[in-house]
Amino acid sequence: MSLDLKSLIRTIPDYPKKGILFRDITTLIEHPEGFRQSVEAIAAAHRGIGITHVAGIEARGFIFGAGVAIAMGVGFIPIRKKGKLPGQTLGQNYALEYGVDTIEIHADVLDAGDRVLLVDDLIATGGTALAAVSLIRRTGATIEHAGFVIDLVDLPGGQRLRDQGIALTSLVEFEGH
Ligand SMILES: O=P(O)(O)OC[C@H]1O[C@H](OP(=O)(O)OP(=O)(O)O)[C@H](O)[C@@H]1O
Ligand SMILES: Nc1ncnc2[nH]cnc12
Repeated sequence: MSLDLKSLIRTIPDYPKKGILFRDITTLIEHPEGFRQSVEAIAAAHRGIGITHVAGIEARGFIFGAGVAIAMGVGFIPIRKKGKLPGQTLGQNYALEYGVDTIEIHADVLDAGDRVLLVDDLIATGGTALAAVSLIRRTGATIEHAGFVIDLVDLPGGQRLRDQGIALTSLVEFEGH
């Protein structure tokens, strides 16, 4: 039976800053069937379209992205915060809903001909996902699809991704920031 995934996500007001409604997925992943259904729903939406790799964004994107990669039978590529990957990297700065950061990908991990699905827990301003799309494209691979558990629909991330030619799948929508 299909669960109400939204009801498994906890909202914590004023974290990490006053005015932010933090959508906490720890309560979703603690629920075995909620976690399984989240991963399977993202995988199911992307079967049969030639995806060769799933890329997940540190840290919460690793939780869902690794599961989606296993469910789809493809490899997993970590996109990590600056300074964590041991090989030669490509890097991209980006603005968060609450801060600034840099993400990196291994420079030699993908080739032209690879078709990547980007997975993260949540899209808000889209800064993180757009930086990840830019990194993936700089490797020479193709990215046309992204899957999120949560879309904060009052923020512009979803539209910014679509403007980049990315088809977006999200499982739960929240209004408000
Ligand atoms: O659409 P945006 O405005 O860019 O925000 C979404 C990003 O913010 C959160 O990650 P965060 O950087 O807080 O890191 P974490 O996963 O390590 O907690 C979330 O997991 C997304 O990656
Ligand atoms: N409101 C929010 N809740 C949880 N994670 C986030 N990442 C960016 N905005 C967020």
